[in-house]
Amino acid sequence: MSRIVCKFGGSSLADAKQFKKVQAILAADKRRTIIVPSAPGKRSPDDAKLTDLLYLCQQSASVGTDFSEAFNLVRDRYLGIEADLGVNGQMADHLEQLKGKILEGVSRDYIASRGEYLNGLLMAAFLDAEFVDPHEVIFLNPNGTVNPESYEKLRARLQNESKRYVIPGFYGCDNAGQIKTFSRGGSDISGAIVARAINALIYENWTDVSGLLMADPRIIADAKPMEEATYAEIRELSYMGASVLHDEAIAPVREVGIPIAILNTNKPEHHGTRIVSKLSPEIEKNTEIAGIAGKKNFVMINIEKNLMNKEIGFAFRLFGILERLGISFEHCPSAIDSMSVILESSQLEGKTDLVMEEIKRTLRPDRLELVPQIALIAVVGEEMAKTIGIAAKVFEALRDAGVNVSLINQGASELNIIVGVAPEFYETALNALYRCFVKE
Ligand SMILES: Nc1ncnc2c1ncn2[C@@H]1O[C@H](COP(=O)(O)OP(=O)(O)O)[C@@H](O)[C@H]1O
Ligand SMILES: N[C@@H](CC(=O)OP(=O)(O)O)C(=O)O
Repeated sequence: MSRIVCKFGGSSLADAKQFKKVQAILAADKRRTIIVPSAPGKRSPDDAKLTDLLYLCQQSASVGTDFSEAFNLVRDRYLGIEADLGVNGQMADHLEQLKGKILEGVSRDYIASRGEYLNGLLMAAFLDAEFVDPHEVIFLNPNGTVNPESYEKLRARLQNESKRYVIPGFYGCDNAGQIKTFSRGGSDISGAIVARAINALIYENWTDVSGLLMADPRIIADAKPMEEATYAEIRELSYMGASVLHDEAIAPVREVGIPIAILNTNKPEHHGTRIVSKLSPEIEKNTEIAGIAGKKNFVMINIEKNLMNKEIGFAFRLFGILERLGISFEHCPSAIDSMSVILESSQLEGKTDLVMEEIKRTLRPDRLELVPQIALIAVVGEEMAKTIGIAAKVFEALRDAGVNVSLINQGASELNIIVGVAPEFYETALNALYRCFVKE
């Protein structure tokens, strides 16, 4: 029997009512035998995610402040779910141990991983499934990528096709045998790794929206759903801010052609979005693009120097500075005598002065400027490369909306056009772009 791997996000597991929806989803298709849960998420927009509370506990403890308020919220949530489900997951004991570990000062990754670990134990008890600890079967390289040995280990551990397994998301084991988490939203990656390991029929990613929408629904309330999209399109969109699926969750399944389905736990009958390598010709599309996504948290460093074009090795030295300081950048548009580097704000945390000083010292620019916040918006679609006039439409729409464009970038793949705008124009620009490509 071909098996289906189901990852359930925090929004799908926020309380016992949500666990029961999961149980019904699994019962509806017997091939759904491998479950990858996240930690409980928000029950309402102003609620807290368990992972955030755990980070808070760890951080407070590390500076010697009281973390009992946050810890009580963690405890209440797990004990509440356990009681409401009527299962015995021995949560009280596990929580006592967790408190001890926080006081002991164990690693940040270890504490954060307990969100998924405890939820996995509860889920396994509720579904009468076998619990598999990712610490024993998912190995992560120092740069956070998966060590391919994990696939063998997982295959062997999950080999019984008639069994139901629960394997928590978000973490694995590093080279030193310690718990290591992925970046935020990383349970999506765990699900993809497990799907790849067992050569799943499909990787189902269950969340709180009926598939990917053509734009962030928090900004475009009536954004249209995407019935089908390619791995490449979704990787671009998720990297640029469509937070439903982690961008690193694409590669493991893409390499072996396992389709991903984004589905809604609260509306399981909806077909959601199917992510594949090639779009099916029979699905009618009434727009040239797949979707639009963006983020506000970028900074831009502008460097100007007369005759920069004659200075061999200028870019090499600039990138050398970034490499030495362990900084990765997103884009690097250039002109004859100027060059800009766009980075995620977090990359510069605590390093801004150092980077600027190093650039001044090593490259001796005529002018050096730091733009502290810039928003990037990507218009994405495989069809764009074949269609004339996409760029014209983008810039006309932004002009008509009165948005000044500070940066333009288009990769050789022509899969996207990226524009940079001042953060105060972000929502207006996203709206204008969406409305110009998607008609009612
Ligand atoms: N293009 C998009 N399509 C759908 N949802 C999006 C998009 N961009 C951002 N989102 C947001 O992503 C949320 C789902 O992702 P996430 O909170 O990580 O879910 P989960 O808890 O299931 O992992 C949605 O509720 C929605 O607000
Ligand atoms: N709980 C982790 C991992 C995760 O993927 O969660 P979610 O599926 O709720 O996005 C986080 O909040 O980052």
